[in-house]
Amino acid sequence: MPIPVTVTGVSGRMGQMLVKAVQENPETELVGATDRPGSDWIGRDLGEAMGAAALGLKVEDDPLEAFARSRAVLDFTTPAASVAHAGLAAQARCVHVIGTTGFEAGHLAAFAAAARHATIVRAGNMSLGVNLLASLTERVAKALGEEFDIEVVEMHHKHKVDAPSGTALMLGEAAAQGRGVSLTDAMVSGRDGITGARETGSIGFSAIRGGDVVGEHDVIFAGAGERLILRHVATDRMLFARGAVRAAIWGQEKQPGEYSMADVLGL
Ligand SMILES: NC(=O)C1=CN([C@@H]2O[C@H](COP(=O)(O)OP(=O)(O)OC[C@H]3O[C@@H](n4cnc5c(N)ncnc54)[C@H](OP(=O)(O)O)[C@@H]3O)[C@@H](O)[C@H]2O)C=CC1
Ligand SMILES: O=C(O)C1=N[C@H](C(=O)O)C[C@H](O)C1
Repeated sequence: MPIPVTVTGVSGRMGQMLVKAVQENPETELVGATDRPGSDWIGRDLGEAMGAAALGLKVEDDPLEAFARSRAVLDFTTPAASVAHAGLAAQARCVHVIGTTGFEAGHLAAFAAAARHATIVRAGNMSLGVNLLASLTERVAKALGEEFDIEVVEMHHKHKVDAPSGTALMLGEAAAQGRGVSLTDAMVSGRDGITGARETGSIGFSAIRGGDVVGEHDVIFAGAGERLILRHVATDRMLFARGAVRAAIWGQEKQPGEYSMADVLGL
């Protein structure tokens, strides 16, 4: 029997990819599609709203109703919506796969509370390549030490609302881990004006926005006389959507707790 899945935020860039990824996977079945209350997609047939053939599935604005008939929820929406969904997914005993980024400490505390009763898989990037890049970053940061300055540079499409990207933060965390420091202490982002010289040991972040770039990340290790650059380039959002479906299937047999994509991929 395929796993019944709800996709939240179906009108979004990722929402529409997630719908396709659930439909193409024989182990999953789309049983729920939600969007923001007030969205003009509410009440419409999902297939028609996406500009394709009717699917016989209406877009809803009551997530609990959709979650109640599901065993997994794929959620790439907004921080506030994902926090609200976490409580409801726990209530409905669904595996909650969260791809949303831009969280603050309060949001993360809400996920930790929900994960006492529910299985949550959360990652700022659901691709195999980026998760491998994070583990390489940790290794290189450990090997090179503080005489190499670490800078994370990312570029995304012009509609992205948060910076640094969730992926950049993952990579920064990996670098900090490799160095045995806390990212909160080492992080420097958004340099402007008379900033003073670069502080040894800091981990810098730069965000570029423009056009339709899906997602590009460089981790630069800049030393004296040499630079090592680790790069990931995403060219298709289906990459993230397929990763999320994989996480939903993987999570079915797991105890309540908060897991990452590295857990899913066994990295
Ligand atoms: N982890 C990963 O691998 C990836 C993560 N992301 C992240 O996913 C998130 C979404 O990205 P993207 O698809 O580009 O953004 P979009 O703005 O295109 O999509 C977000 C969708 O969520 C909807 N939404 C807002 N509030 C609610 C609500 N309360 N209930 C249901 N739906 C709601 C929005 O509706 P409306 O527009 O009407 O407000 C919109 O359709 C971002 O945080 C992004 O960084 C993106 C790609 C990969
Ligand atoms: O908003 C996006 O588009 C993306 N967001 C994620 C992030 O913040 O890192 C993942 C991917 O890079 C695309």
